[in-house]
Amino acid sequence: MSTPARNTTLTSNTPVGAPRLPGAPAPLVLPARPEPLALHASDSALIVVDMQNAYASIGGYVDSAGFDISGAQGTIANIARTIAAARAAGMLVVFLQNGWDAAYVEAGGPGSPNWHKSNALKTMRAKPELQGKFLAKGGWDYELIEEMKPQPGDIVVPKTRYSGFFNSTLDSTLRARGIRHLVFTGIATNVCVESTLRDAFHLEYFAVMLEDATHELGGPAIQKASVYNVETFFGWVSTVEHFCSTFAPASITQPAPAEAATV
Ligand SMILES: NC(=O)N/C=C\C(=O)O
Repeated sequence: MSTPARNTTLTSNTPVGAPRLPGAPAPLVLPARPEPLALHASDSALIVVDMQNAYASIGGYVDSAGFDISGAQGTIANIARTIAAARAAGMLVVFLQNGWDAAYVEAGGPGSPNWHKSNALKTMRAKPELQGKFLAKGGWDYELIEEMKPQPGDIVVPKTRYSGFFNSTLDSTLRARGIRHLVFTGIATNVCVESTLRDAFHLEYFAVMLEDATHELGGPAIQKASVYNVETFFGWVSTVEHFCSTFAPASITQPAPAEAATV
């Protein structure tokens, strides 16, 4: 698939972002496409979408349902680096956690499109021996992965559908803290990340996705399409390197050294 054309006449180098109160300190400028973003750590939140065993671990739901998650490891390392930078900068870190009660009442029955479209529910119906295993609160699949354990000051927002804003406390949690800019990471780029980011746009947040801190379900062409959608219609696109160098000292956010080779 060729890369969709970018309309360069619609881009600019002038930073954009939420309006600031008179006298507010100058914001930091995050390099991004199609424009740089002007923001403060204090009016921004890092949103970590669904970094659960279901989406990022071998043996979890998406792996069991036949999706390729071989690229997830690099994404995990990049998100961990981003989280460290956000915490060092005093930026709120919000973990979204997708799933339902153990009896799957929150998943909806046959009257809900979710019952028909959720590949977790479909896989469990097709393989009854897996019933109860995927995305059920209290189970391993639902848990955030080891590398993404919340720390004091972070917030965890449970959700039951792809968008983190649907039927959740996310919007009120952010508004109560004066948050106007959202930095998106997580899995999957084209499903829960993009769904939440689209809703963020409609709720008047300035949303930026760190493209190398997200991972798609469906292959590289899908990642490209989602990045194009965000950059062109719903928000901005940046990278982990830009985020870390904008918000945190290098010593905190250097990539982990490669493991010593075993000989
Ligand atoms: N977290 C996600 O993007 N989820 C995608 C699919 C699903 O939950 O079935």
